[in-house]
Amino acid sequence: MGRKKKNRGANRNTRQKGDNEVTVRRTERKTYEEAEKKNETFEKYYKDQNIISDEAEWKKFMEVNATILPTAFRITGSRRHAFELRDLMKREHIPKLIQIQLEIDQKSEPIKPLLWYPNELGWQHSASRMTIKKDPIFQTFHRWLVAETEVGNISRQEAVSMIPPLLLDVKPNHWVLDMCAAPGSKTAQIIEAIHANDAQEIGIPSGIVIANDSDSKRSYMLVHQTKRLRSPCLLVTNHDAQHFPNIHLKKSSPPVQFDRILVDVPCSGDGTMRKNLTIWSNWNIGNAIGLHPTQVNILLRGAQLAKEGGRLVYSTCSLNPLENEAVVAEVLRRSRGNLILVDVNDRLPELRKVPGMTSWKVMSKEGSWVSSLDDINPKYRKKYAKSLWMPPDVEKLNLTRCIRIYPHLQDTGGFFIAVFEKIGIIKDVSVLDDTTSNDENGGENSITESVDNVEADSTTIKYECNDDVNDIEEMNQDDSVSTKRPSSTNQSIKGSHKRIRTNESTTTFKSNCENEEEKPKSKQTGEVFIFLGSDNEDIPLIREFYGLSEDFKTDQLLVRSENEKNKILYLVSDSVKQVLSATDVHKLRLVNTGIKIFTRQDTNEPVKCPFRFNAEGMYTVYPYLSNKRVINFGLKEVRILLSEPTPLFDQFDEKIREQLESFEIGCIVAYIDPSQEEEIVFRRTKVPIVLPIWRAHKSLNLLYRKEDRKVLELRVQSYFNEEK
Ligand SMILES: C[S@@+](CC[C@H](N)C(=O)[O-])C[C@H]1O[C@@H](n2cnc3c(N)ncnc32)[C@H](O)[C@@H]1O
Repeated sequence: MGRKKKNRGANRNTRQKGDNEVTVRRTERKTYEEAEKKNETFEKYYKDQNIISDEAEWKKFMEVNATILPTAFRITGSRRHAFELRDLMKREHIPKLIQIQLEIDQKSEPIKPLLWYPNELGWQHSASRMTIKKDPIFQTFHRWLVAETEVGNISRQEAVSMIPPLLLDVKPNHWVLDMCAAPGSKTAQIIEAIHANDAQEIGIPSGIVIANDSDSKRSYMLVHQTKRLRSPCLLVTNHDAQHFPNIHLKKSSPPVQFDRILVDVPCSGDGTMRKNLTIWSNWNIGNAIGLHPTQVNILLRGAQLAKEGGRLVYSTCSLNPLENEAVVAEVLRRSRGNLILVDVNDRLPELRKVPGMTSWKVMSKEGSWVSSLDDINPKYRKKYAKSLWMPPDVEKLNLTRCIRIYPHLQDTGGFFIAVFEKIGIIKDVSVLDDTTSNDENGGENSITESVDNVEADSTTIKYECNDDVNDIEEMNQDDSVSTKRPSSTNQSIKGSHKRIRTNESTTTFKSNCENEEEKPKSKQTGEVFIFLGSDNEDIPLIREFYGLSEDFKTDQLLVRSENEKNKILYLVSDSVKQVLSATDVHKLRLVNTGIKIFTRQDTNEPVKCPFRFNAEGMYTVYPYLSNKRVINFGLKEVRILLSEPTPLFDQFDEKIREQLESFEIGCIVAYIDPSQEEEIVFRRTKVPIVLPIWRAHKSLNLLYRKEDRKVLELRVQSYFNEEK
């Protein structure tokens, strides 16, 4: 959330182009409406590709493509009060917003739910920046949105980007790999699906989400984005997905195969033109041609890593058949019948889409249509994959099962999705015409380094993400468009191949973050992951003090620092522990895992147990606590807690005060069930609130960050508003 506006106002910008560094002068920042949105090559290319045959529809497509993208967001699904939040928004904000928007901004579409998104949890509005800035009702709504986003209750995400995780159909017991995950919008949705049953079931889901990205800076962004979801089932890694390593949980066991794999590849991103002006000015065919081999290789590696009967979803924010249908066709060919396209037409029935293309052409980088590789100057042939061209058996591949989404269909960005099921073992995808193999997996299930030995021109290829880092950061700013370069314009897929170090006797895993340059400043000390042993002396103390049930698995607690003994205890799920204990874990470049459950509190007061709860892990650990350190609060007490940093016991009613005094100094937990409030008659049941509090000598201290406090304040306030 830290990016400041001043960066975007800079009018000098240094751009890396091949080996030559050139300085380009940026024109004054223009709004999307003001900027010129024309690109003849783009228009000619897609017109000739016949992506839309009807003339009137083509016009509409071009027209909508040149308008600014609406803002979309999701109310996050797994959090227990998602429905409560949705209802509150519908009741308190939506009617006023619609009214105001109609009055001052008739051109824009009023805020509305995305019809195809389940349970009215996805929303979209196209109010202009002016409207949001000037109108007090919009400002209030925007502030609410930002506050809820900061604590992970709302996710800003492009509407089309919400589709792949829905079609991935993730269940709480699934092992899921998200191959190109940063900045993490779709990972967040997957995590929510893993936790979908949390409200009904006690315990940590048995599934796991491994979220990977080859760009180390972006993988830290991914950590930041997903942290808000507080899941012990998440493991973040940093690999080139083309060579994602095999993981053997035991020496003799076969490599882990995943139930679900998301392959949201780097792409040229011309589906993002409605928010990314650089696409209008820079569009060229070279990016798609250059990215195609990487896309094929990543999808193939995904296909190998999937379980038989498992599902893969391939997606791009590009309209280009060379990055879409051509990739799908090549991967189907190489999997030799062991991968099939799934017909998902009956899913999301309200979603307007068109079928995948069954015919396309290839344009050379020089701009002429070329019917085969033979038409390319032999000098440049190595830059073109054979698989760019339509295969002869294209009709048999069911490419119409792919999904294309065009901006004019429902006022979104452009997008492509293909859903696969793996129906047989994919032994060796390097067959047919490729020979080079990748040694990262010791030759096992090898894939080719590049498709058809094509040279990926990594200095010039650019890729885009529809949910880019800046996009998410802009949540806190305004809805202006991005004129930035893609944050990782070049395919930095080589990376440094540092490995984690494993110390088997103590289960210590050195993370890969030793490269000072690659690491954010705050993380410059090498991180380790050390599970607490059964003889750890702090555990019995914690169990006794809080009445922590034996069902809470303390062997899933770990520390991430060798120096500060048991300072912060993180919890991971059983499946994450299995992966961290795998025989070849040293091959994994770990970035992050675990949620904070206990922190050793520095205090001068005499305490029996210095370990306190963290807001991050509070809801996870709460079901395992006895009543020993739990106190029932009403909303009145919550208001006192929020009124100042350290309210005195005296500020509470006598009954509560007596209870507070009866606790020893240390952490306590306040349980609040708003539906039990006597003074307020709610129209709907409310979800309970659980708060970690430090009980000091004479006062209390709510152990919440500023952002969490703000949201709690809004929530409590909304209950009283509802009553009015
Ligand atoms: C389309 S974006 C992913 C967006 C992400 N799935 C989301 O929903 O937030 C593509 C990502 O792929 C990453 N990437 C590029 N080449 C890669 C590779 N060879 N292996 C893994 N990740 C790669 C980029 O760093 C970028 O973060």
